[in-house]
Amino acid sequence: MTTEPHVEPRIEVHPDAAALATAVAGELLSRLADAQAGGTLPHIALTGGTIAEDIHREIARLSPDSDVDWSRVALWWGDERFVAPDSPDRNAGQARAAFIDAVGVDRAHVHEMPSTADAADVDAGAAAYEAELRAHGSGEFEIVMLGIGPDGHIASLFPGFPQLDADGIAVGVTGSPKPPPERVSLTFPALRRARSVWFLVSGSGKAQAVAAALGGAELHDIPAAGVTGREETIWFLDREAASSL
Ligand SMILES: O=C1O[C@H](COP(=O)(O)O)[C@@H](O)[C@H](O)[C@H]1O
Repeated sequence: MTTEPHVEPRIEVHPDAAALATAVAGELLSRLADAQAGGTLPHIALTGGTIAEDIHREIARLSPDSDVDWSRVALWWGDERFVAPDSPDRNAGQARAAFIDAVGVDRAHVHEMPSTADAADVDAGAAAYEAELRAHGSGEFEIVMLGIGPDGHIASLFPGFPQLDADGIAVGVTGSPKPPPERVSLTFPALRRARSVWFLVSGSGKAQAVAAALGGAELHDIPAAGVTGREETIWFLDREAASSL
């Protein structure tokens, strides 16, 4: 019998969303610089969502004072909306506008999930992303960042949906309860391969989901309860998101 290592999560509570965004951006820049100093080209997975956008802007602001060489960072996504490439709903488009274009990441290292221009449907999009990840070591991410929804969803893994039991690397989603309905998501097994998993949560609307996830909810009810990093799991919260703990 194999025993999974149990990684006790660390919880960091910041006064508000702005402080949370500054703290996460600073921590990310320092982790990336450390990994590069150790000879690694770090692969990280980004998330979409409101707090992620604040964090991305803080990365752009703080980056010039960091030692990160952005030509040696690889960017992936935990999930993406399956829409046109220039749709404002694209998580990748938001990240490009907020920091990727500003800091100058090497385009060859920006691994966006397929859009409707790249794949016939969500399943083909998921298969293509899975192949891309396999070509780069199957996604042994240094850090996976995850926003969470008020319903406890992470990436595009929604409560009660069949994708929660998928065992590949990426999976297509249709009928998402949160628009847009068609998406591509990494699976639980893929997310759990990360060395570090960072949950990024702001606002009172997420407080119940945070408390349930940390309180040991079942992952089919609260998907955020289903992911830990191999070496580390950190919940970056603001005071409102932590208010039900
Ligand atoms: O749809 C999504 O929602 C979550 C959370 O977004 P938020 O706006 O409530 O912060 C996000 O993590 C995920 O990447 C995204 O596709």
